[in-house]
Amino acid sequence: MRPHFGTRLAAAMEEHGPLCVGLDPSADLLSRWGLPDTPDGLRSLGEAVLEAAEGRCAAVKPQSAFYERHGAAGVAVLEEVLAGCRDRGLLSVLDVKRGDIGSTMAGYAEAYLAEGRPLAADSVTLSPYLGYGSLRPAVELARRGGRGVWVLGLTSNPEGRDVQLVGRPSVAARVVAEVARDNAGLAPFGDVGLVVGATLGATPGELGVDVVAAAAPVLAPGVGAQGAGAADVARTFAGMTERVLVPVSRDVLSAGPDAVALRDRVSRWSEELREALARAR
Ligand SMILES: O=c1ccn([C@@H]2O[C@H](COP(=O)(O)O)[C@@H](O)[C@H]2O)c(=O)[nH]1
Repeated sequence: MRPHFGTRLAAAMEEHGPLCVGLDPSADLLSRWGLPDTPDGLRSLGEAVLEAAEGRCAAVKPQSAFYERHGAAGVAVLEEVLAGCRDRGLLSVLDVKRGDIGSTMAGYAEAYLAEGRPLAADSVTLSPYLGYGSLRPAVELARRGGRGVWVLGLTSNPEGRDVQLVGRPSVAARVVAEVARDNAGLAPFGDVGLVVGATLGATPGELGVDVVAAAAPVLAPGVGAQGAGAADVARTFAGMTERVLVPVSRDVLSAGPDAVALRDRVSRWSEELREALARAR
């Protein structure tokens, strides 16, 4: 039986640092790499990125949208990417942001979190806007299999605040309180993570959202192309930096297709983030 996801993630970050390489093979990126915008193009890019990521970061986050563009053939490549992560000892964060009524959520949970399913990942992103309770089938299935979920809390895009910071306590604060209940008693942190952008310009606490108390690992997008840097991550998550996993996609991928340049970019972000977060402890 696998240990719970928080333990697995903590071990991966201890060994490889907080970087999570993002895999967002957009048409634009494939063209910059001189690759066709086809399933074969997705496959070549994915193999090169996994090669560069292996042993240099804790996790890889494929963005499902860019694979789904190609229908069944694109999704088949996504399955290969997830298998490649398993083979190379990289934790996978499948970014699909699923959320639905409980009965349908059970179907999504089986697709992404059940042992042996072609799209099974180590962890998956979920949207709580049908109510946090509707995510229960995914939280439970993930937990039984040593996998994790990442629930949208305070997203990195500026529009997110119009929904997430409404009310007192805010929508985000209520979601985080539910996550805290699910993570109670789990150490070093829980298996229900939170997505909190590195672009907030404030700590979550300053926005009235107590992420520290939720014992949740934090997936902190917004670094690189969206404008945040390692110092922003350290400032935003001061006091909980040991649980922050930082996905960087476009900025890493823009270093390719040259394999050495790609590896160097992964190593540079890895060191920069590791040092900045260690300083903020
Ligand atoms: O709040 C969120 C949640 C998810 N994302 C996703 O992360 C990557 C970011 O890509 P970059 O190139 O590193 O900006 C992308 O897949 C988003 O869908 C996010 O940006 N913000």
